[in-house]
Amino acid sequence: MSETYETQSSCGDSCSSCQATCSSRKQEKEDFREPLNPYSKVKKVIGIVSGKGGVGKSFLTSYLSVLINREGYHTAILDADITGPSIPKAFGIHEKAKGNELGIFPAVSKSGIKIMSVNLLLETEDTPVIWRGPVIAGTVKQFWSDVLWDDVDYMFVDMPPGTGDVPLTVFQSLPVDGVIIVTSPQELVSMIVAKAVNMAEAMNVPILGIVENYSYLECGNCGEKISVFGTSHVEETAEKYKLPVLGRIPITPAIAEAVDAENIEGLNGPWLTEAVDALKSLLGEERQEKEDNGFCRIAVPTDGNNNVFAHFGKAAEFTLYEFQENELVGKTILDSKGEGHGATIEMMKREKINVVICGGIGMEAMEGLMNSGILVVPGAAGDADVSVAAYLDGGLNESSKATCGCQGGNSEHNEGACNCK
Ligand SMILES: Nc1ncnc2c1ncn2[C@@H]1O[C@H](COP(=O)(O)OP(=O)(O)OP(=O)(O)O)[C@@H](O)[C@H]1O
Repeated sequence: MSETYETQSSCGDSCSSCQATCSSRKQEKEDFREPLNPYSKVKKVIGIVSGKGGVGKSFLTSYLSVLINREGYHTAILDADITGPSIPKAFGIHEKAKGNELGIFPAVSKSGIKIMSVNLLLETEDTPVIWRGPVIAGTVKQFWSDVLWDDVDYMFVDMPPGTGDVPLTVFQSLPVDGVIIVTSPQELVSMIVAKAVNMAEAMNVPILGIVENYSYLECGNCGEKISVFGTSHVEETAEKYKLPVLGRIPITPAIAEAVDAENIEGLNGPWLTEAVDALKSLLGEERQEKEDNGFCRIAVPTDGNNNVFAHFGKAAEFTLYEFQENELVGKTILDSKGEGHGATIEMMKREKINVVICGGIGMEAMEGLMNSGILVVPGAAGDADVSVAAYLDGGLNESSKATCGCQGGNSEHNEGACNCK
């Protein structure tokens, strides 16, 4: 793909066929973007950048992903900080990436965040990456093109630090929808933010705002805020570039502890609400549009052969049907691992399911789903496609009867609360 832009044009639109190099020629601006893997769909790509290293960019990338994932969006992290990959460890991921002839599978965190990092490809995590710029940039491009990301609402890219050749190539290779600049409260901040702003502007990428990390230290006894790195200049800097401040993160042991314990998904801090709102608004309109267009997601526990599996909480897979205005627009398999109804309900919430059509289901699971706003239609059996079609035709109703054939009172259906006949 290529885009044209004009420099002092005076000869109309005839440059595409003309070979002359006159000064009024419309120039071809090269597009260096890599194609996304054909089996992937990524809606928004958010770059987390810093004018210099050591400001907690990787932490911000990880934690923002956790917060957006908690909002129910499909979230992924592309760790483009190839020489300092610290994202997998914060999530407790130590496995090696696997793949097939279609591409490489990302690792999946406990809460469902998809992650690709060079650490998943190295023989050991302490192997140093001593590659030159072009190899590093090539690796990032492969993370975009060769990884089977599947369906992602927000992909966060932990950009290489600084404003040199490597971050520049990464910017050129990926369709970045917006960047968040992370900084710390030193005197230098204005100059460092200026570099990041200039780079984003040169790349024509919108800047969503600035987050200040290591903003202050809060005294555990009296609550006083101590400015460890001197007075913050973030407000003035933000004002200068007409950017919003999207959060100020204190120095707190809770962060270091969560990262060291490889449990960033367990961290709870109130520091980034503005950043989350700014990110949500990027997809807000699209999501609203979908709801207005009668978008509906139906999940059915299946047995691997497209038949309804009899026990909701024990199903190893669910078939997800996506409808728009009663038209089937997608059918995929969700891996639920049969880990019990608690984990399955969490998955249904994460996948934003509107209706569950199933065979047998316990009362507790039924209540859990209904309390999450998910309609439950038990009593289905046989071919899943037929059950879904019957439901849409009004032939399968919300019912208290189910036909899983179990006798009730087993471990899945607590104390006889089972709805099964
Ligand atoms: N606000 C904070 N309070 C306490 N610890 C923090 C804070 N921010 C980051 N840390 C910790 O500092 C360490 C380094 O953070 P991180 O890996 O994000 O940044 P970095 O490698 O120094 O910088 P960059 O990613 O910009 O190169 C991590 O262990 C992280 O948990």
